[in-house]
Order: sequence, then C-alpha cells, then structure tokens
Amino acid sequence: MGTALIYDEEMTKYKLLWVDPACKIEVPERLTVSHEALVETGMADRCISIPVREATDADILLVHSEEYLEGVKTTPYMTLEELQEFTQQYGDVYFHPNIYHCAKLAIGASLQLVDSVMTGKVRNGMALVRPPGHHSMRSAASGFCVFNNVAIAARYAKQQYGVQRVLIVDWDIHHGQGVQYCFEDDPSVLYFSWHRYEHQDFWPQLRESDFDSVGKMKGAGFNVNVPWNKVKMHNSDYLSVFFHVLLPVAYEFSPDLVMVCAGFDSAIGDPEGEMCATPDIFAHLTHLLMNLAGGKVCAVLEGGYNLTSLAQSVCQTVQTLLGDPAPRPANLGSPCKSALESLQCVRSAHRQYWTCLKHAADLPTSDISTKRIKLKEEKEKMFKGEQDESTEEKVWTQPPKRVTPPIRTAVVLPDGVTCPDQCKRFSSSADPDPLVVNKLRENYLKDGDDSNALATLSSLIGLADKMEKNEICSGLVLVRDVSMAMMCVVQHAATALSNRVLVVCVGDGKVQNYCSQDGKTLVVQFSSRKSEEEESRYYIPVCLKKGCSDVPGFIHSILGLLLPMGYEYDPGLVVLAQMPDSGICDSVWQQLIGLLQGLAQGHILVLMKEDGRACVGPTASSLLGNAAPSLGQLHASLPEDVEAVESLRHRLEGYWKLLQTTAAD
Ligand SMILES: NCCCNCCCCCC(=O)CS
Ligand SMILES: [Zn+2]
Repeated sequence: MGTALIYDEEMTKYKLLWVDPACKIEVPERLTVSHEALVETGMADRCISIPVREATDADILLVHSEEYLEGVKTTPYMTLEELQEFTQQYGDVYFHPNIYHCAKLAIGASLQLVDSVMTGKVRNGMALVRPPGHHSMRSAASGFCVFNNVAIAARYAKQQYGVQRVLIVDWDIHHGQGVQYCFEDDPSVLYFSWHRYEHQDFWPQLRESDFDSVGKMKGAGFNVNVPWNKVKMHNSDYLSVFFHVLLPVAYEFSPDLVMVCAGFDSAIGDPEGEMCATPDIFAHLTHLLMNLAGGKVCAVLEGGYNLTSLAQSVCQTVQTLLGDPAPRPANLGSPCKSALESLQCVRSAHRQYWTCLKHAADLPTSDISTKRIKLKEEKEKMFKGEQDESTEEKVWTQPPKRVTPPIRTAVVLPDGVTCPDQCKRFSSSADPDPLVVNKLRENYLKDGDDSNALATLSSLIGLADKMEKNEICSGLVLVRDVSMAMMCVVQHAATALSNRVLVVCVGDGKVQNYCSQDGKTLVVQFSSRKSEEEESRYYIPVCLKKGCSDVPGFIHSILGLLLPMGYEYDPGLVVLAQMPDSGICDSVWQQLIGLLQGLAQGHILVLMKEDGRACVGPTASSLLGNAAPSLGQLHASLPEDVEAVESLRHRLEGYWKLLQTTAAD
C-alpha cells in the first residue's frame, strides 16, 4: 500500500496584510517550498495524490463552538480594519479574507488523509496544510492557527471509523495547548508534545504546558508534556525522549491510529525553535512510529519557518513514510543535562499511570519546577536589559541522499522453500573465493565436504558483501546451524567489511564471545538463561525470566536498551539471529525487525534455522518494509525483568549515554 500526499495551492492564497513582527514568519512560501521539494526529489510522484475537500460546519463543530465558527464565518467580508480588529481579540495570529476558506481546506485535507488511511486506500500519508492547527482552541484562534486540524481529525476518526485509541505525537517546537485542552479528560486520545518552554518563559508561557500536566479525571496519564528548558536541543535529546518516554507509553497504549502534529520548527535553523536537531532526525522519528497501529500514520503539517530546513525535514518525513530506509543516525552524543532533567521529570510524573514507567526515578533533586517561579522573578528584574536578538545564521550539512538498493530483500532458502513474493532468491553466483572456502572449511564446517552447508555459508558472505555495496538492502538466510552461521558472517564482516556490526541474538544458545573489544562488533543477546560469558561494553546478555516469550518485558528491553545502544553504536550492518526455540512470536519478531531497520540504512541480515519455515513469510514481510501487526495493549512486565533491565541500564549508561534516563546529581 502506498503513501498519500495531500496538498492544494489554494492554501497558499492568504497572507499577513499588515505589520506584525510576531506573525511575519507565517508565509505562503512555507507550503510552496515544501511541495516543490517533494516534486523535485521525485517523491511527489511516488505518493498517491489525494485531493483536499472543504470541511463542513459539522466537522468544525467536532471541536469548536458555534459562536466561534459564526465569528470566523464573517471574516471573508471584512475590510482591512475590521480584520485587524477581529484579530485583536486573539494572540499571535492574523486573519485574511481568504483564511476561513483555507482553514476549511486544511481540515478537509486532514480528513481526506484519515479517510484514505482508515479505508485502506493507502498505508500512511502526509497533508501539507496552512493555516496550522494545534494552538487553536474551542472558541479562540492562536499561534497562526484558526481551527484545530488534528484534533478535529482525531474526533472524526473515532466518530466515523470507531477508532478506539488515537495517539497524537506533536513534534512541533510549540506546545499544542489547543490539542491538550481538547482531550485532557479523554483516555481514548493520548497526546504527546515536546516544546520549547524555558521554565514557562517561552510562548505561550502556560503553566499547564509543564511536565506535571498529565491529563484530568479519567484522562489522567493520557497527556504527556516534555518541556525543553533550554534551546539547542539536538538529535540525541529527541531520540532519548522517544526511547524512554513516548515509545514505551505508546506500545503500552497500543493505538489504532497515529496522528502527527508534524511541525518542523523543532529543526535546526528555525527562528522560533532555536534548536539544533538536523532534518534527518525526522526520518527516525517517523520510522519509530511506523510499527504502531499497524502502520496507520497520518502526518499533518503544523509549524516550520526556516524554509530550507522545513523543506528538507518534510522530504525526510515523506521519504520514510514511503518506506525508504532511514539514513545512518550519525554521531549521536549524550543527551544534555537539561534534557535529562526533563526526561526524569516526565517519567516521574507518569509512573503512576503507565506500568512501563512504574520503576522510574523520583523528581530530580534540582527540582526544576521551582526554577519556573524563581526564573520568572529574575526575568522581571532584569527585563529592563536588551532582548538579545542574536540570530546568528545556522548552517548544517544537507541530509545524505537516501538511495534505495535495487534489491530490497534477498533470501537464501533451501530448495523446496518457496521464495516470498517481492523477494529475490540469492546464491553466490560466482564461485566462492577459494580463500573463503578454505576458511569456511577449516573454521566452520565440521565435516569439510558438506557441500550445501558450504554453499549456504558462501552465499551468506556474498550477501553481506552486496549489502555493504548497497546493492541489496536486507537479507534472510535459513541455515542448519545458526550459531555457526552467525560466527561466520561476523568474522567476515569484522575482517572484510569496514563497518561496525550489531549482532542481535534472540534466544538461548552459546554466542561465541567474538565481540572483539575493539568495538567492531556489539553483541546483544536476549535469553532466559544467565549467560556464562562475562558482560562487557560490547557483549550485553539480557536475561529475561521468560526470554522473549514475555511480550512486555521483551518490548521494554528493545525500546529502553537495544535501540538506544544500537542508535548510539550506529552500525553499518545488523545481524539478527533467531536461535532455535527462542519462544518469540511472529508479531514481536516483526516489531523487532521493523524497529531495527532504522539502523544501518536498513542493512539487516536475518539468520534463522532451516526448520523455521513458518516464519519466512512474516520475516520477509517486515524486511520488505511492511508494518508489523499491532501487539495490542501491553500489560506489566515481570518484576524480575524490570529489575534486570534497570540494573543493566545502570551498569551500562556510563558507556552508552543514550541509556540515561536521569540527570546525574
Ligand atoms: N509575542 C512574542 C513572540 C511570539 N512568537 C510566537 C508566535 C506564535 C508561534 C506559533 C507557531 O509557530 C505555530 S506552530
Ligand atoms: Zn510551532
């Protein structure tokens, strides 16, 4: 299934008609540069174009009051003075004779997107709209927003398609207070937002934007606010919040639909956000959401005011929705102290609502909530001073071109096992290099003349080489001895290939401690038995009471341990081995493959035992980029597993900074 793109140039036909410094950044070019970038990169043609429609009164009344709607309806006939007067009653927004029409199209675009996804016409999609929506409230416009596009779309999805649970992820740099107010007492809509806050000093300067606004009444726990109390937040800060707050909660919530308030003022170069996260980060944020809700992801444009980073970020998002592998998450560092403080505060505030956070630490000793008041007083005192408008020009390298290999998934299967469609059967066509053959014979083959084991191993090596050359994206190999095959491909990768190799081993089994201490390989093994090998920086045995068969425990160890380390390690190749009788079920296996594909540009090599034929279909489906089936709402992990993962995290966070979930005192 494809990716919808909804855009109509009519939404460029309104603009600011008078002088207002706060509003001058919201210009029609925001939409034109975004759409043109998608056209120039050829991505618009790869999408399924869906036309906009005009929202009806009933659509708008799902969220807004009649009196507000009646008021906005009069604006097309107003004179300039009347428009200015009408605008005065709201903050940081402007009206225009054509903005009501465009606001109805922005809603209609969002509803068309929901229809296309919910009817299965497409898998996911993006709506390029203006005016944005997430600040507008039941009876008020705010922050360039007239109607709340995403809030209306979420209510529409529930009403029209009986959607039980909607996750709204708001990665715009402003707090979508309009969305929070709309759903704060509603447990069927989980609203997650991070936003520049600076201890309530940044617009819209609301006390209720802080981490302790968790929702009200039966909606308690379903509103998650992550305040950024400093600017210059980077990719590592964003990813650590996904790994340690959003994703665990989202998997526990198990939404039927994911809506994204896709604002790109959180990217580097934006005058509002003043953050440092690079446009490619949106490929990873999007990818990490695509295995939720069976892949039903609807992204709707909100903010984004630097026309260069906006266009690049939109392209990164759409390219990932199209299924292209994400770029390498290069040089991730440690989250900054302020981000870790916020992370700790949010997890602490929510531990009573989510089992995945129940073990979260207390509020940091430097309880940042009191800073809010003190800082406010200081600001008042010193406010007399100049507001430094130091907007030095930010520069960043353009995201790397993401070339999709000609072959998406190659498979090496024993005769008699049919090749899954869209996969390509692979065998090392050229006679294997005699050197390789000898090495295989002496190191890996018990009886040296086992010809088809030799053929399989040399195919395996050939596959790894083609992945390194980006001729093949991912591979699946059925082997007789998984351990031996793993050793073989890791040895080959460690010597012949230039890249680091992440080895993920699912299930018991002796994993030769071939993790060279030089960091060429990072081995993470999930099993139910204590590993006899010593744990180290590059060999991490994760012992789970019921191994991979306990879904919550396994998912939490993937999200909270494996992904943070994997992203920080940034391998060129991922080897994923399913040991015999690992106990892992297909849907969890598919989640694991889907999530790991965010690494190594999707170069993941899966090894399974020959008799694992039943798993070939599901594995191939995930390797081809299809969304994994939803796991359903997750219950609590076993206490032993929580304990194991937490102690492992504490031991390793000195090495792997993305494992941190608290600000060191
Ligand atoms: N009044 C001093 C400056 C105010 N700047 C904030 C303007 C609203 C931004 C809203 C937005 O970006 C929507 S995503
Ligand atoms: Zn914004």
